[in-house]
Amino acid sequence: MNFHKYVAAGNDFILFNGINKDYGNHNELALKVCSRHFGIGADGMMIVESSRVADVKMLYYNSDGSQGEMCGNGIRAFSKYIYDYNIVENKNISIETLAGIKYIDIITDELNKADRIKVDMGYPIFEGEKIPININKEKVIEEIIVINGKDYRFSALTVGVPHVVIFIEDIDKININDLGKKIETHPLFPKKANVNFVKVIDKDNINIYTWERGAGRTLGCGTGSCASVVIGNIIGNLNNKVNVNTEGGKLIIELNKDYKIFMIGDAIHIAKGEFIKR
Ligand SMILES: N[C@@H](CCC[C@H](N)C(=O)O)C(=O)O
Repeated sequence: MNFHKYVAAGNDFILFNGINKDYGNHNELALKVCSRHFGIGADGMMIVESSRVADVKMLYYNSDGSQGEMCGNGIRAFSKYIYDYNIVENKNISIETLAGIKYIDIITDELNKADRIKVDMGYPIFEGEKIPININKEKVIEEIIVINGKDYRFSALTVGVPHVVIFIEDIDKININDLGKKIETHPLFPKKANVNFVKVIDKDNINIYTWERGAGRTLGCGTGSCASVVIGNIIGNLNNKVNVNTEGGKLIIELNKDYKIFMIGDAIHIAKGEFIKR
């Protein structure tokens, strides 16, 4: 099984070309290839399939084998892969995901011979029942969740996948793994949630620490960066164009007036090879 491995803002992914090829049970395959000790090792796996409504279809799986509707860092890696390997031949690409069709521009920087990938992420969804969260409100902004007897102020939304955003002053004062896991699996979230701990540097710059649904602690999250900038802008912490420092790389997130989101970042090809299925 020939694979390619890409990294995008700290998230690493295994990619397979599933056009005219059957990869069997995708959930089991993701669990195997993403294993850090018994597989190739990655945060997620993606399969390229053909689409009737877009140039191609992206299927995304977390390292625990669960399927995610969308992945922000993943879609940049996916776009770079299908462009690098001529699966699509133009720089403007449409990709079908389980969270709708996304539109991508590959922007080549002639000077540095590098590509940046701009993704039209569409609109965030705020309604409680669509996130989903068991709070019946039009917007879930600055609510309180109690973990280990302590109150945390959080906001929730979906950017294709469900996200919780918590602004924090001092990252060293919280246990990201413990809090992340407890919030991800909290009964408030029937489909679980990704968790973003955000430190505001100033209105144009933030640092994000990530806990992902289905993957645990990772070095970054594209949809999480989008979610954090949207919430930061709504509550007045952030401007509408923000430099996001994840632990694994940098992204630019830009919002237009009605909160349509654009994400710009890179994706790097780091390996290719053959996975031996057992
Ligand atoms: N790392 C991703 C999000 C991947 C999906 C997520 N873990 C989920 O299942 O909700 C990103 O960059 O957006």
